[in-house]
Parts: sequence; structure tokens; C-alpha cells
Amino acid sequence: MSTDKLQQPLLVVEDDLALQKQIKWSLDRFESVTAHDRESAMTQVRRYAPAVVTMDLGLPPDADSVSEGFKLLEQILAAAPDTKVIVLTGQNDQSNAVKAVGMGAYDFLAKPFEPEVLNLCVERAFRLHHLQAENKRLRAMQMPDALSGLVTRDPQMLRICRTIEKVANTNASVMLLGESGTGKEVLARGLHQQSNRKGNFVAINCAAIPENLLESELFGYEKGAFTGAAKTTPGKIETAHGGTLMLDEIGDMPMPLQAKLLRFLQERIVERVGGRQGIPVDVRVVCATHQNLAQCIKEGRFREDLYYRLAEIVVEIPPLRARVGDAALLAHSFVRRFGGEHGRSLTLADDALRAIETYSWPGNIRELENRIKRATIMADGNQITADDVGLAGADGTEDDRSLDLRLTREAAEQRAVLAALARADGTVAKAADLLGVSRPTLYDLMHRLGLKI
Ligand SMILES: Nc1ncnc2c1ncn2[C@@H]1O[C@H](COP(=O)(O)OP(=O)(O)OP(=O)(O)O)[C@@H](O)[C@H]1O
Repeated sequence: MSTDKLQQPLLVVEDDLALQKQIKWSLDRFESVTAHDRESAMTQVRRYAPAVVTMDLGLPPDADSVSEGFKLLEQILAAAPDTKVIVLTGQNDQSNAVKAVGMGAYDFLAKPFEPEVLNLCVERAFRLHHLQAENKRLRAMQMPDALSGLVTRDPQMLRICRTIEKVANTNASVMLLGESGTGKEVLARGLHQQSNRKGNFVAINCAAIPENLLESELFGYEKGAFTGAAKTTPGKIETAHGGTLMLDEIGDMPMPLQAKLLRFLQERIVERVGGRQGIPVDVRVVCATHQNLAQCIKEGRFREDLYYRLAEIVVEIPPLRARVGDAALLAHSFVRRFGGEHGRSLTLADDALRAIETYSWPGNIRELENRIKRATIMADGNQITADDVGLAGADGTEDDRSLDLRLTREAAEQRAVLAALARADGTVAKAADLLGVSRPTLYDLMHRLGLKI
């Protein structure tokens, strides 16, 4: 979808071609496109992302009823909630006009209309659309919250982002703990980006490399050090000189190598396999694991002295199921990303959102990403259903709740507000509707709960 709001035209939806021409002509100072039924209108919405739509409620195949018109209104607002829709109704059709506005239409006009009035109405709609888009853009610029590439509104995750920013420019070693797929590598990259280290970010997965190769991968080797060592090769530690080295799955590092790594961390000098010369290396070390290292230490599988070298700052990353509202927020963002990659303008159907909100996400964000990726390919229409994400009939899990009434109420309020904002993809008006409160009330609530948009 185009992001350049100035390019977003007016869409005129009218099945009576003579009237369509007349409307287009009387609004000729606006760039416009046309459609004659629901299907062609949605095609135009996907193609042009119009800022303003004028539409007749009576559309074929049943032009005498308003059902197609209401269906179209619903679809437009689901696909592009910021669109300003002006509904053109018959005389004496007050109730449908009110219903349309209740559904989210911007305004209505009774036919036959004065061209001046129509012009004014369309002009105001464009202006409002432009102001809202500008407002959204400015707010997004002010939003300092997450690190680049990291989508979250969960208070705990936002605190983690602050920690990462604070420690980025120190030399402190950082240990990231969290289940698989929670974004440990995303945070490690964020840490590197926020630091002023000019070298590379180099990641190595200690669990994915066979024990006998891990040493040469990390420390490099001299030509002839072992069979097959045809030329001298620097290791990952050297490659990360001046930058950041991420040791993923550090809990899987074999004991002998743990001793060698500890020596490196104390002396900051690398000795390649088969080499005799020490090479000084300046590197920031970040490690990550999904294992319980305290347990590994107790079982004698991990060196305690190495742990304290590596864990100057420990960050515990919550699993996706413990983050408030993030599953829906991330789902929206993945739909935009993968939909865009496939040239499809897709949205999440209500049943998909509900299933995403209640599923327990054992594979965390990686699982969500994969499910949405597949769904953007599998979805038949322009909506992704619970079935498309493979979660039809998924059960929810209940959280433990404290019995303190005030705390329970506050926690419930925060959860509902974050979930509504996430489901509404950050649109406050829509979130307020979902919560059944007015927009000012929602702003007050967000202020009280310390939430940012
Ligand atoms: N908050 C987030 N916002 C956007 N994308 C995210 C976020 N967290 C994780 N991802 C994406 O989810 C996937 C998994 O993240 P990542 O590889 O960082 O997890 P991990 O904890 O390092 O996993 P593992 O322990 O299995 O190595 C990646 O594709 C990453 O881009």
C-alpha cells in the first residue's frame, strides 16, 4: 500500500454510471478513481489506498437493498481503517445513514446533493485524513520505545530495551536468557547497533557446531594445524574485532572450550589453533541461552567463574505468552511485512486475532512469524483466518490472578488497554471502541497506566 498520503486519491463507488460521471465531474479538483460494485471497489482500495471514498449504499447485485453497501463499508474500514468514507443515501434514509456512521463512516449526504456541499464534505475528509496521518507520523517519530527491528508495547520488554540502550556504550558483558524464539539475537543486534562499536556483529551458535570444530571456528587456525587446514583462517572472535561477538547457546559449550574462552576473556588475546602467537582482540561479548545456567553450574556442566565473566548484566526475556498485547501487535506487523512481500493487502480476521491472543506460543515469536508467513501465502481472500494460521479452535490459558482487588483491577485494565491497542494496531479511536469507552477516557487511562501510544 502506498505510504505517500498525497498520492492517495478519492474513490467514487456508484453503480449508476451516469451519476458516477456526474459525481466525478463535480469533484474534478480531486484526483479520483471509480468503482461500480463491492468487488471492484475493494480492488481499487487495495490498489490505490484512497484517502476518501464516496459510496452508494445500494450496490449490485442487490441495488435495491443496502446490504452490499454495508458489507463494503465494513470491508473498507477493516482493510484501511484510516479511510474517510462518505455514504450517499436516499432521501428519508436517516436510519441507514446513522447506522453507517455508527459503523465508522466519516459522514453521510442525502441524494440529490448540492455539488458545493459534496465538495466541502470531501475536502474536509481529505484534510482530516491528512492531519491524522501527519499526527500518526509525528507520534511514531517521538516513540523512542523499542530498539530497531523489535516490535513490542509490553512494559517489561520496553524496560529491557531501556536497559540495553543504557549498557550499549559500556564494555559490560551481557547475558540474554529466554526461551527459544523470544528475540535474543534481535536484542543482541540492537545492543550492537546502539553501541558506538564500529566493527562487525558476529554471531556463533555453540550448539549447532560439532564440538571438534567449535574451537577452530571461534579461535581460528594456522595453515597445517590439522588435516584439511589448507590456509590460515581467523576465527569468529577475531572477525568481531572492534565489534560485538554473540555466543548463542553458550550453555552448550564443552568444558575444555569454556576454559579457553575464560582465558581469552581475562587476557583479551586470541591464540589460533596451531599458532604460537597471541593476537590482541577488542570485542564486546554478548551471550544467550535458553538453558538454566544455575542448574548447569550445579551439575558441573558450566564453569561458575566463566558465568560471572559473561553475566555482568543479565537480561531475562519474557516468553511471548507473558507479554501483554504483543502477540496481536507482532501479528499485524508480520502481516504487513509478508503481505507486502507478496503484493497482498491482507488483514487479520477477528477469529484469527482471538486465537493469536489466547494461544500459548511455545515457539514464541519465531513460531508466530512462521505461522503468519505461511498464512499470507495460504489465505484465499484478503483476510487471514484462524484456520490460515493453523489455530482454529485453539484454547486459551488462564493466568494466575492475585486476590487484591485494586491490583487485580489495575492489571486487568492494563491488559485490556494493551490488548485493545494491539488489536486496533495502535489506532486509539478503534481501541476506545473495542473497550467501550470514549477516546478521552482511553487517553486518561493510558496516562494513568503509564502507557504510550
Ligand atoms: N520483538 C520482535 N519484533 C519483531 N521481530 C522479532 C521480535 N523478536 C523476535 N523477532 C523475530 O523472531 C525470530 C526469532 O528471533 P531470534 O532469532 O532473535 O530469537 P532467539 O531467542 O535468538 O531464538 P533462539 O534461541 O532459537 O536462537 C527472528 O526472525 C526475529 O527477527
